[in-house]
Amino acid sequence: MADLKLTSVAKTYGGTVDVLKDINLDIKQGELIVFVGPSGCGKSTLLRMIAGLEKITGGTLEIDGDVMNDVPPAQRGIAMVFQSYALYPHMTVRDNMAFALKLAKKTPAEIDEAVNRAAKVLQLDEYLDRLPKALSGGQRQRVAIGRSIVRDPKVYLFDEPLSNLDAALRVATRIEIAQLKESMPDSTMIYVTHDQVEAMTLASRIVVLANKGIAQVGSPLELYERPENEFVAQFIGSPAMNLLSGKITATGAQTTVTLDGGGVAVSAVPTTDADIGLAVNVGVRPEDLVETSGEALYTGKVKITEALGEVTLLYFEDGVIGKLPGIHADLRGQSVSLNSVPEKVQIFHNGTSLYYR
Ligand SMILES: Nc1ncnc2c1ncn2[C@@H]1O[C@H](COP(=O)(O)OP(=O)(O)OP(=O)(O)O)[C@@H](O)[C@H]1O
Repeated sequence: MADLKLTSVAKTYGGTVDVLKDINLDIKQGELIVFVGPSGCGKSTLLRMIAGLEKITGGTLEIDGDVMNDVPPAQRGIAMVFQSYALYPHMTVRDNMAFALKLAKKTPAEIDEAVNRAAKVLQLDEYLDRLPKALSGGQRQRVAIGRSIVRDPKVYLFDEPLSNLDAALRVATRIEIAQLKESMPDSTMIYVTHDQVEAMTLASRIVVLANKGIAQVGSPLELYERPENEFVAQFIGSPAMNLLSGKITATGAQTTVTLDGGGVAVSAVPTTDADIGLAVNVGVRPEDLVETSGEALYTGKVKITEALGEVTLLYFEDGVIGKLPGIHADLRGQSVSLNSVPEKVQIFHNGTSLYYR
């Protein structure tokens, strides 16, 4: 199993179109790294460059200290699982899983052992003699994963493996992937997804890609609780973090921001006297706002409510969103005041968190 190191990795298509620039990333053996980012930011391109399916046009990719830039895909010790399972329809599950090993001229005993081991990990034992058409989508995806496990690769790459599954199956297969990772603690995995829940629940670290580079790398909770910049603050979490503009009016261990909308926010992010008067955006997540009759960070009129059962989303006229526990459909059309505890209030200046100065 393997460590990966990307140093100043770049991708330019046709010599002119920059897709990725200066990507620096150290991935340790046993990590499950998730790439997220807006559509078209280069997640799949980066994964495909690691796999060797796309040429690296700048920088270096090392696996266990060996530069891999010009090593063909088959010799990188990598297995890739795609969103379309691409199983051979005329072959049984067993033969699908054995195919690469037969090509690699493994003995029948070795093949049997590897296929049986993978089938056990993926709970596919009872399906080994079926054709793919007699399997559910989730089972097919497990066979696709099984095909990579039998090869015992150094690194597993997953390109949105669950995106073709319906909602319930996605949840079930996501949990299976988490269990699979637990059963193979030394394997290194890189996973591309659009799905926030997959990213938050599976990742040991998330890499947020944006504007051709890395916006932040960190554990799911680091990204959620301490986003380095407004982009990550709004990209991680749903609905997105609210941003309210204002000026710093008191500094110290806690910081007071007088907001342009009239409210006052107190943040646990420390500042100094030099910050008095600084124009900032205060960031607070919808779920961290609570109703108050006292000092408020925000007061506004509720335009729409969405009662989801365990929570109600409040959409205010000026775009602010609140998420209150319980059912509050009666707040529609009402003026509501909201506040938050200082620990949950972020402060950004020119898009960057003051916490990381
Ligand atoms: N062969 C190519 N020539 C030129 N540009 C390309 C080529 N392949 C991809 N691109 C561009 O590279 C960018 C990154 O594409 P990529 O598929 O890696 O994004 P992504 O983040 O995986 O997107 P999505 O989330 O929509 O799947 C896109 O803007 C895309 O248009």
